[in-house]
Amino acid sequence: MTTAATETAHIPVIDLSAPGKSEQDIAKELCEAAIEHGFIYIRSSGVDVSLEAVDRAFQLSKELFGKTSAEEKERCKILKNNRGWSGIRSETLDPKNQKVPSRAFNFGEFINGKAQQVLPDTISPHEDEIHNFFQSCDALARRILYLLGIGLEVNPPDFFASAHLREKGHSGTTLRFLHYPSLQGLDISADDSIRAGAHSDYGSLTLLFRLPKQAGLQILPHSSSPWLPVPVQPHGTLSDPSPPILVNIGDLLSYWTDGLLRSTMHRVALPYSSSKEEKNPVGVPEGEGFEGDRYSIAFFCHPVGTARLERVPSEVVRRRRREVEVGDGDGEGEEGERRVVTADEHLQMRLRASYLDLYKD
Ligand SMILES: O=C(O)CCC(=O)C(=O)O
Ligand SMILES: [Fe+2]
Repeated sequence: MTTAATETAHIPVIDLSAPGKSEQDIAKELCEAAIEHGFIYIRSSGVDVSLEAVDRAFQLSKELFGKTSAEEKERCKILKNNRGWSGIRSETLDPKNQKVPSRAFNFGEFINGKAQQVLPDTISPHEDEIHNFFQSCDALARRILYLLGIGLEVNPPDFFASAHLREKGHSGTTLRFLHYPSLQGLDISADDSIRAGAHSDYGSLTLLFRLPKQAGLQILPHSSSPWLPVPVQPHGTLSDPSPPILVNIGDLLSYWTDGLLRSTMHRVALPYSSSKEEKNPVGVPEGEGFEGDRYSIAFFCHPVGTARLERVPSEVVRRRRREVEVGDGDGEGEEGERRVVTADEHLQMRLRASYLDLYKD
């Protein structure tokens, strides 16, 4: 008897340095993927973020989670500025009943190469390397933002990228090391299957780095579809020197574009049915599993805090809004009012909802 292959998310793989392809072509491909899926694999060529830098970041993450003492963790615990140690998405988990707590460490923006937070002794000697990694992630995110501006025919095309220029002021941009400890020896049931609860990301773009064979990430492509696993190394990338960087659209790009760019729900879960309404367990991509500790690194890119989240001046977005309005008949109109918030106001709303404990007084 043959078993059916696991169904996985159909996310396009895009090479930003593909020979023979124009910037325009690449921009269109990126936009189509961002509209349809909200997730895009960026082939790892080492041009934007060097492969050595990614390896090194994972090594530092392993040091951090493996060797930091309880006192150090307390000294660096997460504050209202969203920097430091925390549980992952603890708002959607039940910390008392959670057998496998997942952990994260958030680095906020650096100033003149210096972290603006207390770093544990395990990694403070490596501040320079972490800062350089942060900078290359930021540069790649801005390159993608610029291409999305071209693909959406935004006027000017650097509308998104320039809202992220660091010289314009501080932002909520965060580099996050994540650790999901090994499940070995634990009696795990379907009730413990969620390792990071379902959410969409709050920034504009997220870059996610994962390690080969480490399963867990799932997306909900549409509200009526089942959860689907997102392979670390999708078809056609197995012989690449490193897994592709997974990029996803966050809430701010979705808001800026009236929902045209999709901020897709995702979570990290074990392959069990996690709730009564989910009848079919989500599969595991071929070659991946849940042995050992799982590590991932997320770079959440945010615009400067003062950036106003008004509708982007884009022909593509305007055309699409007209189509929806004609279809619905009850749209709010071309120039319909909507309250403009700043990136900072939006971030504060989301942080309050995420870290209830920090904001309880
Ligand atoms: O660990 C992962 O694969 C994803 C984590 C994530 O989605 C997040 O921290 O926002
Ligand atoms: Fe996320």
